Amino acid sequence: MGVPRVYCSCEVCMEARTGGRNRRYRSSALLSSSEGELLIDCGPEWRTQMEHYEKRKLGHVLITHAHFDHIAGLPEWADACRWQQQSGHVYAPADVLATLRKMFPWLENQLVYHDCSSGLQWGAWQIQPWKVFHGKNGYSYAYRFDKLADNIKLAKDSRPYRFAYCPDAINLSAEQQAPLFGLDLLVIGTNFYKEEADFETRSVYDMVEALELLAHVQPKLTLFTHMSHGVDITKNYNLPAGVNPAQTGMQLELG
Ligand SMILES: Nc1ccn([C@@H]2O[C@H](COP(=O)(O)O)[C@@H](O)[C@H]2O)c(=O)n1
Repeated sequence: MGVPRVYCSCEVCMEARTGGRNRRYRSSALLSSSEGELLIDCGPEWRTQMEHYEKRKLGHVLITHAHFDHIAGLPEWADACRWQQQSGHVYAPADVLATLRKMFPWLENQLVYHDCSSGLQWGAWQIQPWKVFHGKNGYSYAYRFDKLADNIKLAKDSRPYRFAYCPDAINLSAEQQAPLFGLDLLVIGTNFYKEEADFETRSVYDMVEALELLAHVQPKLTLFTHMSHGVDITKNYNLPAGVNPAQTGMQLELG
């Protein structure tokens, strides 16, 4: 979630406006591999971030679900593709693509849609979507990324890298938790440290609930993303070792 929230003058939003440590964009990640770059979600800050990183081109975007904060950058990207006389490629399960068609009927002039319901191979990565409960907002998708074994012999007892990206979920069922086992890295959304609102009104884990999930699925490393003004990054939440809030622009070597 973006911080500061325009309507809000809470301490976290005011710190974001002045000090800036709590200034956050909508969640998104860029996966670089031998196949090229794959952006995961394309929210309203897409252009700001492209400018910030001095990137002029983008070819491929993977979408978790068709909510404003994950797709609002698509029309601007499509426009850039038009001026660069290239096609952009969008990967998402069929129902997400159908919603995009209704929301932005003109985008397929420039973007090619690929249904990845049954998975997608991206360079060394096998990518698999699965449906996750998104509380009052219905459902979203999360993605699991399994690095394919290459010719380099792995050290004894080691195995190829695995991570999952799950920005918008809450109260996952046992079946929905299954792909979260055995991960090297889990990127999971937590709007608040502790959200006091009624459960029926909520849509994303808070950190307290996510920590219970982590104790169960035990990823080696966890990054919290999708943090709204319910998280004050200047505070010490005493998170366990291997659990950290994500930061804008952070980079990780995956395997
Ligand atoms: N049907 C919906 C519901 C929400 N959004 C956007 O998702 C963001 C988070 O919403 P919450 O309801 O969880 O606070 C926010 O940007 C909403 O505008 C949406 O696009 N479609």
